[in-house]
Amino acid sequence: MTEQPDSGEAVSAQTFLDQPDHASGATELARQLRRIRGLVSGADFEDLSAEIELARELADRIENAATPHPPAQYDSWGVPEHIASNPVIGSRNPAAPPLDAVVFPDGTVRADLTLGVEFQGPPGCVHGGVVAMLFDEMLGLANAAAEHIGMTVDLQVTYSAPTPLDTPLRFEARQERVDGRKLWCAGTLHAGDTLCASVRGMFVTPRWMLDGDQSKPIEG
Ligand SMILES: CCCCCCCC/C=C\CCCCCCCC(=O)SCCNC(=O)CCNC(=O)[C@H](O)C(C)(C)COP(=O)(O)OP(=O)(O)OC[C@H]1O[C@@H](n2cnc3c(N)ncnc32)[C@H](O)[C@@H]1OP(=O)(O)O
Repeated sequence: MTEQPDSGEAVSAQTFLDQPDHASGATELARQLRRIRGLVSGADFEDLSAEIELARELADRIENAATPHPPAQYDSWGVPEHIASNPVIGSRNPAAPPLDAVVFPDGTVRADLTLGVEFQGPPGCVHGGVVAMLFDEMLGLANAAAEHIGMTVDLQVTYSAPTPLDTPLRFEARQERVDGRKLWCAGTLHAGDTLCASVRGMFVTPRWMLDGDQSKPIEG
């Protein structure tokens, strides 16, 4: 349970898109690979030749053990296997931060996270493209929370202050307006009290999705 700021009273938040660890251990493997990701991109080493051998052997072993599956089809959008590979929230994607979101009863989606050096753009700061990517996902989640989902057609990010690395960040997003298949959302990114960036996005529900169950992702 999380308290929503600015509301003046405690409001309970639900975990959004809960992703239980995969029975195979793939989720834990992704966590360990994220540790390596940060270390390799943000540290100096004397000699890594032994570790390279180890990593090559690990990659070979995983390749031999893997049964690759093709990318998801549109009709499986939002199922756990699809979400697992997502580059922003995918619990089994080592490239994902990952972003864990909660949703409040008013439909606000929030994610608290800290981004390390592997997400660096300007010195000491988060890359602006990474901020845009996280915003896109947050707005998509806000649409899912509102049970009107769509694909991004327009995303406008305003960067107001540098977004610091290694600092707790808070993303918030909500769906603001719906007009037929057109959806509008907005979001903010804060580091403490500093507004680092804000976003406005427009989404369109594809025609083929109109008769589908748009609440499915919430159960995901
Ligand atoms: C799909 C649901 C997803 C949700 C799943 C939730 C699961 C939860 C799990 C995990 C969270 C996921 C979170 C995802 C977040 C990531 C999102 C992305 O990265 S999306 C990839 C990037 N975006 C594209 O690739 C779109 C490419 N565009 C298209 O494919 C088409 O444009 C499409 C299907 C979106 C719309 O095409 P048409 O043919 O159905 O519709 P037309 O008639 O062209 O437009 C409808 C109305 O929208 C306006 N419109 C379209 N584009 C516009 C634009 N750029 N600006 C302003 N208006 C636009 C048009 O003028 C029209 O308006 P008038 O009805 O005439 O009033």
